[in-house]
Amino acid sequence: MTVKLKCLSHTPLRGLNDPGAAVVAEVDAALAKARAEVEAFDPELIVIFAPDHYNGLFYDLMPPFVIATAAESVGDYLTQPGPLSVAKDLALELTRHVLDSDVDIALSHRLQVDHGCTQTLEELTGSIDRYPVIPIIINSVAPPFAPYRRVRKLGEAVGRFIAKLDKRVLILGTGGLSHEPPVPLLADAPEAISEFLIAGRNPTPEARAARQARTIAAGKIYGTAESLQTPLNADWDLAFIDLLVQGRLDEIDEFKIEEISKAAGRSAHEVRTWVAAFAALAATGAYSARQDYYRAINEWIAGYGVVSAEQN
Ligand SMILES: O=C(O)/C=C/c1cccc(O)c1O
Ligand SMILES: [Fe+2]
Repeated sequence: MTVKLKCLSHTPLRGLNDPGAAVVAEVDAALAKARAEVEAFDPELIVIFAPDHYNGLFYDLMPPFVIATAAESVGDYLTQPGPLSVAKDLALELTRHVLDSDVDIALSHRLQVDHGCTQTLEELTGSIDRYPVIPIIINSVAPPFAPYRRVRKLGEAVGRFIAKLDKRVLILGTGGLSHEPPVPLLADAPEAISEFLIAGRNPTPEARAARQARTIAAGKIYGTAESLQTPLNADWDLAFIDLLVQGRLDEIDEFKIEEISKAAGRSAHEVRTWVAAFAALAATGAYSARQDYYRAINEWIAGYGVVSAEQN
């Protein structure tokens, strides 16, 4: 087994509400470098930890963690629609292994996934179906959340499974860092919104377009006095990246959900995918990690970071 890791932010506003050309070029360069490294590694399996944003998972049955044996991209924002190349049998084996490790996880034989999963696959591999993949969705957007220590345990269980495979495995985490897009909350939501959050699967093209327009409008004022959303927090982001790079994963067990929401925005919890990814890598042996890129980008509603790691 050889393992590499990449964790990066995603943003559906890429191409829809871009910052200045110099920043776009910087991010393009960071992504091109990451893509070249993935190409050279030529993974035989990708394990991707990703969030969902009320596209595949709703409060009619909201699981803390899900493994998919089959997954279809809904093609939200500018992402590619269609099926992912899910490694079905391995995904099922992994599910058994995680359950045997005392971590409860749901299983889906037909999961819809969104930009939270597919944008990173596209950016790092050129498409959503280039390599066999196991999608693992970690609820990071729809409270209440499982504690961070459970996310670390999930990652460790997945890592012990990967360690037994005779394969080149790329572990991905996607989302974060600090940010708060206008994703509604179920608590105190008006009837129409709560109906969407509970059972809003397969929205009409008009509903999807309206959602996209709302996100673009939020991006246009994000970080200004006009915006009601919690702003980006570069200090929080860089401290979190340092913690991962320095291998201080045990500190994550003390992370407090409400404190993170206040300091870094409600969607900062997408870093749960990074936590699981690093815990998985750490379970395969000692690692070295580096920060490849960071910038707080208001137009994209993203504390935007790229971090890489590999076994020593
Ligand atoms: O779910 C949506 O419609 C928007 C999600 C979003 C917006 C901005 C930054 C992100 O990382 C997002 O996931
Ligand atoms: Fe997201």
